[in-house]
Amino acid sequence: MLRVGLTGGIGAGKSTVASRLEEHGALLIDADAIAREVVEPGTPGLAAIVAEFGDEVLAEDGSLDRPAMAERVFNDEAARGRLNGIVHPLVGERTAELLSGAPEDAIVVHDVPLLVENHLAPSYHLVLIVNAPADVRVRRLAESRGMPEADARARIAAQADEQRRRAVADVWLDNSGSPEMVRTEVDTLWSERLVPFEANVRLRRPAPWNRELVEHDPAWLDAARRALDRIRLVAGERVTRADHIGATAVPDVPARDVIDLQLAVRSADDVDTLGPLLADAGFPPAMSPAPDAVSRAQDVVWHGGADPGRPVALRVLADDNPSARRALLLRDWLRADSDARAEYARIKREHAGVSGADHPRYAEAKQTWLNDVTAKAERWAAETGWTP
Ligand SMILES: CC(C)(COP(=O)(O)OP(=O)(O)OC[C@H]1O[C@@H](n2cnc3c(N)ncnc32)[C@H](O)[C@@H]1O)[C@@H](O)C(=O)NCCC(=O)NCCS
Ligand SMILES: Nc1ncnc2c1ncn2[C@@H]1O[C@H](COP(=O)(O)OP(=O)(O)OP(=O)(O)O)[C@@H](O)[C@H]1O
Repeated sequence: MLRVGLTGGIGAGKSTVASRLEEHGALLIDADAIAREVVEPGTPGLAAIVAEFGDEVLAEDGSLDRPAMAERVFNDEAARGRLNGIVHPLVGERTAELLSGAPEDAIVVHDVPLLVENHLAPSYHLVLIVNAPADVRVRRLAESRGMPEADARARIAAQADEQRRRAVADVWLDNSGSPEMVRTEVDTLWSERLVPFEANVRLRRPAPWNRELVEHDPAWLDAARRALDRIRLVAGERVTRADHIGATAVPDVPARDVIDLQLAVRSADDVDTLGPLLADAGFPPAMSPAPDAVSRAQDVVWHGGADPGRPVALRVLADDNPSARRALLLRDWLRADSDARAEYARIKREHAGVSGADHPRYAEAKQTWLNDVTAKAERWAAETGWTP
């Protein structure tokens, strides 16, 4: 099962995107719909709300008076917290029930308005954000639902801002244009990314690694952070540390578009136990990515990434493996020393130009250089008091 988290601010176009994904065959779980279901007349949810807020939040027919409740909570953070405290756990339980009944090969799209606010991003294989500027959203909500501008703005103020959404977005869908435009983007996302991603997770096979050397992309740091958040969630208390390592972690240096990650855990047993859990989270077992010394290091287990849109190479090892410290030392020394970075970049370009970045000769040249500079990096560590 592939779990896709779909979110965006009020009126951004989540329902528009969700219904297109459903047309393609996704199984939709709609948090707003569940939030209504768990407070229907006769439910313990509605009883809890009445106990907390009093009878005045009930309509004449005994159902929740939603406009009255909205008036109450969207201008009062404490009251909103109390309502969320009642409704969100009930929504969570019902969601877990629906997820457990989903077929093994389902692509589940979970439409959750408060995904960012409730820190849920790392629990999905992929987070999809739909966005449109606030003024556009306010206008659309007024036109389509007759929502007064002040009400729309109060809800926008109660939600995460664009920067927080960007930080967790694996895919950012701009819905400031026509509905047709965003639907076309969804079509491509479905066929080129979600369908193969689901198959890779189910069959426990990594997406292919890219071969060519490309210039440093600052987006690598964000992609690494998102992957590490997922890995930490899976590893739980077994994790000693989880890091972005390798060439993509160093500015100015060209690299293959594959994010190198390192997960250090308490013991060799933990490395084995984590294998299937990492695979379920979208990091299936993989071959060592290149025939170099780092890849060949003793007692390292390799995983890849199942997402065709984001190749990764994840090494999992016990925290007392000397190779863990070395990867961090080389990364931090290169980050600190611009001359060393320039030299490293030159070696990589020269050899990739001759043999291609997937050629053993390239890996060997790169590795020889890294071996040669280890003594320098160690001196730097001693002088600066560096510790991993
Ligand atoms: C306050 C309530 C009764 C207002 O009902 P109403 O029918 O007007 O709105 P509806 O539930 O359809 O929500 C519409 C949109 O409002 C926004 N919104 C709703 N609740 C919240 C909240 N607690 N915080 C921020 N935004 C919210 C979301 O963008 C949502 O998509 C209702 O929204 C509610 O019970 N909210 C608390 C539960 C919740 O957080 N639901 C959101 C997803 S779990
Ligand atoms: N690209 C677009 N151009 C014009 N109108 C749009 C576009 N996308 C969505 N809309 C309209 O804007 C309104 C809000 O869109 P939609 O319901 O998909 O947003 P939402 O994020 O699901 O909203 P909510 O947060 O309330 O659940 C709807 O009436 C929809 O038809």
